[in-house]
Amino acid sequence: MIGLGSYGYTAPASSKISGYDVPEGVDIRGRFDEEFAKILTKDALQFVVDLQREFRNHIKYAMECRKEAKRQYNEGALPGFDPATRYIREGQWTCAPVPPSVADRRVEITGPVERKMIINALNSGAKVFMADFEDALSPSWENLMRGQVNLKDAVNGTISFTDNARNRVYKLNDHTAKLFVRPRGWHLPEAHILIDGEPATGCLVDFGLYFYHNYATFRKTQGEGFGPFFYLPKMENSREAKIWNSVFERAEKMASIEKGSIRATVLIETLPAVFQMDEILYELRDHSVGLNCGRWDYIFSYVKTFQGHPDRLLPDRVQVGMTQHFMKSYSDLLIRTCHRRGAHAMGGMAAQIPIRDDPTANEAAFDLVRKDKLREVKAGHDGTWAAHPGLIQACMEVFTNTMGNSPNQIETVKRDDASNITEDDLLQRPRGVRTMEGLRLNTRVGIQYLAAWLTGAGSVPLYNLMEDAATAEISRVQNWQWLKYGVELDGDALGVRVNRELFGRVVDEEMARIELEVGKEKFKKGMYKEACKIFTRQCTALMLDDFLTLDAYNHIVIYHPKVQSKL
Ligand SMILES: CC(=O)SCCNC(=O)CCNC(=O)[C@H](O)C(C)(C)COP(=O)(O)OP(=O)(O)OC[C@H]1O[C@@H](n2cnc3c(N)ncnc32)[C@H](O)[C@@H]1OP(=O)(O)O
Ligand SMILES: O=CC(=O)O
Ligand SMILES: [Mg+2]
Repeated sequence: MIGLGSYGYTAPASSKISGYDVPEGVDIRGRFDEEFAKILTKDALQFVVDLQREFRNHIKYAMECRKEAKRQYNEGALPGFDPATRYIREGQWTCAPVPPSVADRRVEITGPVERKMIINALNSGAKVFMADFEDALSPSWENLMRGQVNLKDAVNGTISFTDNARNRVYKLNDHTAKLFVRPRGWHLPEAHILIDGEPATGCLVDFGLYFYHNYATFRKTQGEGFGPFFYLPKMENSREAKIWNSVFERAEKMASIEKGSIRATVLIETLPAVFQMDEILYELRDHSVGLNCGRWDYIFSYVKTFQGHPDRLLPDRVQVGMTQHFMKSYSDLLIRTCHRRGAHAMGGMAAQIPIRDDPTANEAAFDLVRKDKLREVKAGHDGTWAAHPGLIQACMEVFTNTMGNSPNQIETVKRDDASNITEDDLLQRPRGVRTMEGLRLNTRVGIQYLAAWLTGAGSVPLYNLMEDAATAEISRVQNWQWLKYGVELDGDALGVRVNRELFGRVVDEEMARIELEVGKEKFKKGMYKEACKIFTRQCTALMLDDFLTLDAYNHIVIYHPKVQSKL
């Protein structure tokens, strides 16, 4: 095995040397596995190749536009509504009607595409399961390919899992949640699949392989003639939604299914995208099934967008909740926009998870989740997210108490009062204090999350909260921001400023604390030191890295030799 190498390689015409039977121009550098070969069939790969060739220049252009927007924000510009698309915002149009099979989405569970979790999630009693190749998954070759195998078995209804240690067999119930799949964001490459000498676009691999193998069965067994269903992450502009729309049309054509069969919910989880919600729905209007408040990435994006604005520093991460004015405005405007266009307005994820060994803390966590869900349903959201099967019933009760038997609130809660939400409302500075404990917690959480991610776990419980790539990003960029601008910490009235020396001390002390908490053995065997190095570099970098996982990805790419040694 070798680590990430140079991409300057041209694949031979139709070749079998990697073990996989690949179309022309494709080189697979990931490990060969008989199970993976059933996913990486020549036809399925050809579909991915066709998508890549047709859309790569559009994707490159969209990523260049992100860079240009960043340059402008860094020079002091603020994101805002685009005057050029006023006609879309003011026009009278609606999205295609909601497919009956997913009219009621009041509680959705999310989780990585891991075998046991897929079964547990589908059996959880939630209306929808969002199977995640994104925030909740560390995108190693093994995780991605096993994820595809697992999803295919899930759609076929044959998925099972045996836990030998607990002598337990997992199978699907008769009634299961409807499946949505979230591919990676546009920015992430798939380094194990080279197409015409370049890494494939991660999300086209996730989408293309899943769609190819599952569309027919899914439409029969789950979608009542519609589907498959998707969640689309981290977009910044409607031009990116337009690419997805074209990808869907291309897929529908390949499958000879009706235009508008594929449906997707777009996460509004970047600050620039909140000013593009109508435009995003408009681009996807034949394929849309709503928008979702991806609150954690949204907070991350607030810091990232304002990386050049020292007057917009975030308070401690725990204080940036949905009741902050800018967050409430975002949720209210999202509901108003979706309902005006006849689409679902989905809520987001409360980070609390059940706490098994402390009933009082557990009750407090459930109270926070209930409060968050009550706020969402009263505001007009049509559904919400839960991170753990243990939370489904509580979330369901809160939504049902308000919504009764209606499948959603699209027609009943229009929120026209939110039509006067302004750019200032959406950008208002969050309030709160910045403390030494905030800096310490960010550091402790960021390093432990990254250590887990490097060993294949993309979502983990830390200090009784769910942590994933989006929440870890907040820890990283907040530390970076505080260091960059040398913020004065509140709390002790000593005027302590965050600088490299202080941060270095915090890192050393928090690493010692992590070692104490996880134990010497686990600490030694784990990837804590590597994680610390990556996290520290990113927090102290002169220029903010766009994504934590882009740099970290280089550490999980494993190329396998093409030909087995004969020695
Ligand atoms: C910002 C965002 O993007 S949010 C969306 C992305 N993030 C996520 O999806 C996070 C989803 N949640 C999780 O990954 C998990 O709940 C974690 C990692 C936070 C905690 O998981 P665990 O430590 O396994 O929790 P715990 O030990 O309490 O699990 C109890 C059981 O519930 C299962 N479980 C926990 N969470 C989930 C889930 N989301 N889906 C399905 N099953 C789950 C466990 O597998 C376990 O099953 P078992 O009893 O059959 O062995
Ligand atoms: O993907 C969801 C988020 O909150 O980020
Ligand atoms: Mg997210």
